Amino acid sequence: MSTCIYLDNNATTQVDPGVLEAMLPYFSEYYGNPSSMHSFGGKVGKAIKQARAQVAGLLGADDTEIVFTSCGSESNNTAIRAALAAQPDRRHIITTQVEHAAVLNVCKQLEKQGYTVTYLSVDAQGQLDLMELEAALTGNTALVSTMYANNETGTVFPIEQIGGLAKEYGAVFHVDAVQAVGKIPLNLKNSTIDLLTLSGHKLHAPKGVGALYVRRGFHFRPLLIGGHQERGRRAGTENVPGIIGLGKAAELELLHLPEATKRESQLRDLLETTLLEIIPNCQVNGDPKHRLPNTTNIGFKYIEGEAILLSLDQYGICASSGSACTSGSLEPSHVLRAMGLPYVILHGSIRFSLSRYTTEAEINQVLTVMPPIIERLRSLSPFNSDAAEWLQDRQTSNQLSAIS
Ligand SMILES: Cc1ncc(COP(=O)(O)O)c(C=O)c1O
Ligand code: FES
Repeated sequence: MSTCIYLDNNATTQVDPGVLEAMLPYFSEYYGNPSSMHSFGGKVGKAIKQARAQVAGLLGADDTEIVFTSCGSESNNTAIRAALAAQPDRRHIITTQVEHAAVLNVCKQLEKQGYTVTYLSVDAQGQLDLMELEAALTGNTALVSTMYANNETGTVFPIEQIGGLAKEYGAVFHVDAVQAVGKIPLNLKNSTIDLLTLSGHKLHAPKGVGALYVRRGFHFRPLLIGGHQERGRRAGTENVPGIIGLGKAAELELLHLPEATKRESQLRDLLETTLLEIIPNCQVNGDPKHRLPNTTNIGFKYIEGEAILLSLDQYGICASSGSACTSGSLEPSHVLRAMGLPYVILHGSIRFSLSRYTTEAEINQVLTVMPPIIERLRSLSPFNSDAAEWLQDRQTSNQLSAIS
């Protein structure tokens, strides 16, 4: 179906045809308002109820614990504000240096409003140090907010251990699971998680719909205030087709999860191990033991990630830069920087992220075109020696110390 080899599924995913089919009638014949008293609207309300059950099913949660939102970013904003409102006397937040902007930038704003924020560091594999977390926790900590899995490297955090520590100090535990839902089996029944974010477009539902899991009994305060939709937890007439699509996508993820995870990790490993074998001077960025099954982030020394992406694009292959230039800035990725990777790796890193639609033929095509691309770019690069690498590392550390 796709006209390109799409290996950028952590950025967004193709809408599953079954999801689209489920949504279509809610754009046309079933246009009623789910809050209306008449049965025409009631029918739509019932469909939303079913979608809520489908999303709850994927998370091992109760239907009443699911609040539909417009995206992962809204869920993150809502969760953080709700956690702070639940414990107004506490003024400290703990998060990590490698979060998505929808957590980091909220925290930065909260710092301006008088909160203290600890940004936990990560090691060279992008992994947290639980001792650092424990040392940061105090009776003043209102919230611990960490991602489940990193969008750039796929590194998976030890969520229940983090949550266990947060609970010891009475802090609310929020997890941005946008990259984990549908890729890792979840069961929130006996979890330490109070609030969990997910986003539709990362799991073969459309863009513009997300959800927030709110643990039963959590003293929740809404971000959007107005009508009584979502049982007063998120005002605004529902994005009905989006919600129906998210429900169907959740049902399909649950169905496909065991087999898709196995297939994707096999294809990912084929891609990764072969690239490492046939191309000199490259390395995997991330935690090889605790990683999403669909993601590999590889640093190719001495060249720019963007140059690789542009070359791949000419072959109709979509990947993305692990060097954050996606944002349009020329700053290297904050995630890879937090991992302390050297300049030559930081700048030459790219991410391949697979989905259940990825085929072996597509991976083989990538394996065919990558070696000549890398060879050509390296032959043009002024930094293709260890001496240049040493110089670059020195320059970067000077620049970084000048900034901090
Ligand atoms: C880890 C993580 N959190 C949050 C988001 C934001 O989700 P949305 O695009 O639905 O706002 C993303 C999307 O890139 C993500 O990868
Ligand atoms: S790869 Fe973006 S600045 Fe180097």
